[in-house]
Amino acid sequence: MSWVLDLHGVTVRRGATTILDALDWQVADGERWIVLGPNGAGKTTLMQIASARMHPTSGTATLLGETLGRVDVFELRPRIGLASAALAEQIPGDELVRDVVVTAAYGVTGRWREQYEELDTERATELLRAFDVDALANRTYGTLSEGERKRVQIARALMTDPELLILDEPGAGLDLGGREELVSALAELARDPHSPVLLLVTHHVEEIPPGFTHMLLLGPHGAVQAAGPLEEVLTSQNLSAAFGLDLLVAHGGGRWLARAATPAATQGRHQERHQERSTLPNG
Ligand SMILES: Nc1ncnc2c1ncn2[C@@H]1O[C@H](COP(=O)(O)OP(=O)(O)OP(=O)(O)O)[C@@H](O)[C@H]1O
Repeated sequence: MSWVLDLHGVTVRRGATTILDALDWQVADGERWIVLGPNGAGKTTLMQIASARMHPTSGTATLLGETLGRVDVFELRPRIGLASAALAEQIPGDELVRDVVVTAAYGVTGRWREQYEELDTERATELLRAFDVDALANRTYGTLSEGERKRVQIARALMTDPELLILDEPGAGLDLGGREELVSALAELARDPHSPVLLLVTHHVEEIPPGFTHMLLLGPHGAVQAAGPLEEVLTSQNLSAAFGLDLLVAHGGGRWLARAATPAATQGRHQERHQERSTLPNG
């Protein structure tokens, strides 16, 4: 089988810290993956590798048939759409929304060329419409709400018609209405058979859009807790192990919920934090 993503023994070390530890992961065409795990589990680091922005310290990462270290990443990157907080920070606030999307075709932020191909402009308009932000095309990016910005960022990431689309925490900072609008836009994307393979990073099971098929659940230090079909992986037992907390998972109407099994379940976590603080020099 030819994989869209094929990682073997992927390890990332920074100094004495192991961020990802011998991670194996395969993603096939047509799949829609959720990547979930606690703070610091290594999700963003893993997405940096999956989007050809970082090489592993050891192990092999093959993306769209090309192995990192043996390919010109500048040729590979346009085939992979990425929306992340780090990329969003590079978008100038005074850029027109239409230009934020269309400039992705040229791998730049900030309008640098006066004449864009008409086809590119048409595609940008179509994408803005698909994410219900076409009415904002002539506004500057800096004037948009967080929810509107997130949808513009996803439209931008789709501009090059990528084979793989990576969304690193698109729900962060959204209110309930913004989150639900995003979930519904992503559910539509997931349902469309012409959509690229999707990887969606989140901390919250409530943000999993209907139509997502698989989950990679990371525990501390980038260890894989479980990986596979969503309904097999997202169990109370697996989620509790990944977060070190006694959690209950519920599923209904295509959506997911999680909460502490009992009020006492979080006590161990409070105690751990208290101990950490009291061992600090001024704790
Ligand atoms: N360049 C670096 N040098 C040292 N440590 C790093 C470096 N980059 C990341 N880390 C550490 O690696 C760990 C994983 O970071 P990463 O951002 O990938 O996690 P994450 O799962 O995306 O976290 P979050 O959910 O909080 O966004 C963190 O503990 C972070 O501090």
